[in-house]
Order: sequence, then structure tokens, then C-alpha cells
Amino acid sequence: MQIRLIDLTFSFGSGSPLFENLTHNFHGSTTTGVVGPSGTGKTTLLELIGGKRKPTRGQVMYVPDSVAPLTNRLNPRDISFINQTTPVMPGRTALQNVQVALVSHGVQHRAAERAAHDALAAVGLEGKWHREVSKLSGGEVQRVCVARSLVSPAPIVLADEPTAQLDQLSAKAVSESLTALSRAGKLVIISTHDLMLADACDSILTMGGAE
Ligand SMILES: Nc1ncnc2c1ncn2[C@@H]1O[C@H](COP(=O)(O)OP(=O)(O)OP(=O)(O)O)[C@@H](O)[C@H]1O
Repeated sequence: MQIRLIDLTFSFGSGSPLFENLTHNFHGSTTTGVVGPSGTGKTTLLELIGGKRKPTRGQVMYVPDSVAPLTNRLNPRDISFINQTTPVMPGRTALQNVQVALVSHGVQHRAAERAAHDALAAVGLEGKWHREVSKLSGGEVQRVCVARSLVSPAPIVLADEPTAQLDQLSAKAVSESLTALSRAGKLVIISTHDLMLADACDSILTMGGAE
């Protein structure tokens, strides 16, 4: 999997461009940190890559594998998005929220439960498996969303400030989990202000000048 940004320019409405002629390649098995000062367009870039916004000019192209042609269309199931507004089922447990990502992809109930247990443990939520999401803290809900991405078969993971609400220990667990995904072959892009997380990435794309 590869994602190519080709002369990408984006403006909100008729405003001046947030960024112009951005060209960059993202590769599978790689974690890229998108860094830069607040307001330089990191979230917007992730939304463009995830197909939630359309470029003003230029293109976001996907190369699914070595034999598939370059395309500007991506199946939404190929992307796993982690952000502050990722929908969760508040009345269901942490385990059910993670399990559903697998069951919806046809994984058997028992296998999905085991994988969901492991993913929640990886982000430091062992012991909170059966707690309703409405009774978890903001940072814990954020980690449930990360755990869902860990079990998702989607080859692309887009994470928008995944450690923003977390203490150092939890942030480290999330950082290690996301970099493990790229070692398992996924293409991972993380927008972040967290220097520890940026440091753990394989490469960095800086928006709006150096941070
Ligand atoms: N729907 C919108 N309409 C107009 N402007 C917007 C809209 N959404 C975001 N913006 C503006 O676009 C700019 C970039 O926003 P974005 O959220 O992409 O930045 P960011 O680099 O992720 O910021 P932060 O680090 O603070 O999260 C900001 O100035 C923001 O106010």
C-alpha cells in the first residue's frame, strides 16, 4: 500500500490556501508523524487522505499493492480512523466496542473476543474490559478507539492526536501499539504534538514549517 499526495492544495471555501502544492509519498509498513504548529492543517490533511474532504487542487492517490493501478478512489473499509470524534457505543462495554470491528468483518465471536481482549490490554485497559464506555474517562475512551484500530483489518490507519488526552504511560502504550501496526505491514499516519510519539515514527512530515 502507498499513498501519494500530488501537488495537493486545500482551502476552506474561498479563503487562502491552508497548504499548497504538497507532494509526499506514504509507504506501507511505515509510521509517519505529521507535525507542525496548531492550525497548520494536520487534521485537514488526514481528512483529505481519508476521503472526508476533497482537494481544492492536486490529488490524493492510492496504490493498493504492487500489481494494482494507481487510483483516487479508496474503499472506506480500507481506512481505520482514530480521532476525538470516532463514534463509540456508549451503552456497550469496552470489549463489545472493540469486538464489533471484527465481527463486522466476519470474524467468529470467540476469536473476536480474544483479539479484543489482547488489543485492550495492549493499550493498558486490562481490567476495564467489561466497563460501559459511558463510564470510562475521555482518555480511556480514546484508548478503546485505538484498540479498535489495532484489530481492524484495514491496511491504512489514520490517527489524529491519539495521545492528546493521555498520561505518559498510556501514551507510551498507544505509541508502541501504533508502531507495531506498521511493523505488521500497515501504513500508519499520525498527527501529533507529542514529541515522544513523533520520535517513535519512522518518518516525519512537517506542516507549516518546523515545530
Ligand atoms: N470547517 C472549517 N471551515 C473553515 N476553517 C476551518 C474548518 N476546519 C478547520 N478550519 C481551520 O483550518 C485550519 C487548520 O485546521 P486543522 O484542524 O487542520 O489544524 P491542525 O494543524 O490539526 O491544528 P491543531 O494542531 O490545533 O489540532 C485552522 O485554522 C482551522 O481554524
